[in-house]
Amino acid sequence: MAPSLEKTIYIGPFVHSKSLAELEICTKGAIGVDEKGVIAFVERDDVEGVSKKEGWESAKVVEVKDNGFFFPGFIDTHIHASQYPNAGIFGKSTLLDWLNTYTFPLESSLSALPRATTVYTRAVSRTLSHGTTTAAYYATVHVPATNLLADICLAKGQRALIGRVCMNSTLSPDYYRDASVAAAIAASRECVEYCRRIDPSGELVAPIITPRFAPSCTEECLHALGALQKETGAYAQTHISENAPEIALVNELFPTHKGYADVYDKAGLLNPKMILAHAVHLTAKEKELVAARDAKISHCPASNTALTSGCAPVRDLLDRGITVGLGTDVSGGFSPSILEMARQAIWVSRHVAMHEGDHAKLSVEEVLYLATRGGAKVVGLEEKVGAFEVGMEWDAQMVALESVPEGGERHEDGFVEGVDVFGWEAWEDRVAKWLFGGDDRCTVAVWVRGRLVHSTGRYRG
Ligand SMILES: Nc1nc2[nH]cnc2c(=O)[nH]1
Ligand SMILES: [Zn+2]
Repeated sequence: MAPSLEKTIYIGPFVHSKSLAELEICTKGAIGVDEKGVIAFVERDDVEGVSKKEGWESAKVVEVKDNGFFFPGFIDTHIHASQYPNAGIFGKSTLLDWLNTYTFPLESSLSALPRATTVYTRAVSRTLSHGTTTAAYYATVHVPATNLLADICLAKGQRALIGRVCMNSTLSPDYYRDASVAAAIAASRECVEYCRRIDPSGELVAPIITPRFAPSCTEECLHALGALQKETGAYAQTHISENAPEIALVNELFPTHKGYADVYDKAGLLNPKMILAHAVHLTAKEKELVAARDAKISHCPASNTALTSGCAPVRDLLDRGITVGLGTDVSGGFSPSILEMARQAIWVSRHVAMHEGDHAKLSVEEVLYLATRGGAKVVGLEEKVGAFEVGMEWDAQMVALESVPEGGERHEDGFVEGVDVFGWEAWEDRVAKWLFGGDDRCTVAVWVRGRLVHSTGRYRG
């Protein structure tokens, strides 16, 4: 049950995606959000008269100032909350040595609940402060710590898919591995049941079945996880085709399969509720299979660059009708910000374009779509979040940009957001300046289902 909120009218400019290619920029809007956090009306003309027209005269009013606008909350479709302490620590490693050197030791240490509490509290607070209202999380193999992540998301009010990581293969280190298929399934089932117990409606927190990736799991384990997904109706997430040595390893480990995607397909895991991270090097046939199964892809540009995994062919994936969202992939990725990922997605697309032509380039509008509506489709929430439409829930962020008045003086109270607005920019240019120059200092307030879940000193609600 959502807590009962005050009816609120959010007044000011708002920006959201209408489609992959098109943003709506409404420079004078009023969005009414009811006691359940659901958008009751979106007014684009008569902002002054809206409360009377709607019979909402006693509603609370929240106004955007400082050249700001309301924007839908970001969706992070792939993030390892357990790896947050390592964000920025990767040296010159690539995937397989990075896992052994940096990642498994850290994840294994989260068996200690005090440590897990510190890490997960910080990870959730930090992503909220960057405007992430929904996240598909990987935790670790540990059941109590994974359940703790679910508790923290629920308490802080972030929408989250909570994944207990499965890894039973002997390629996983002996200090950090599921003891058997039966143990992996029993532990995963415990986490599914726990999430469903603490949030029976699944409105905020839901479980996600999480085979780490094919090299970490035996075929039997993957099949059992496919069956568990079917039985529970839960989402699933894993990694696919991230770098060349990993793909070679999968071909070696699963020689009778027709490639990486086929390993998941044969296990019953390639389906519309599967989120595949990376998909950098899928073959044409694999892309066809992913499209045919309607599995979703999380594009993680910062991670793919940091670990020198490759440049994901996002335009090609989109042209094939595959649903794509953005993922930070902390700590393969160094940043918990989806705004940063949107920027990085643009850079990666330009590197692809340098080899394959301009068609590969992603636009500002397109990456902001991937960050919101695209991500919502990836996690199955496209009817509820990702845009401002009547009937959707108020998962939103208030963005403030600094206004520099004539004479070039800053605000007297030291407002120091990274984006200078001179006043003559067209609105689409302001949005582009936010995308390329903005950061969490611009995110002054964040709501999930109408509940204020983060705010800074700039917010006067
Ligand atoms: N980026 C990334 N790829 C993986 N493949 C298997 N595990 C991981 C992980 O933790 N991060
Ligand atoms: Zn990952």
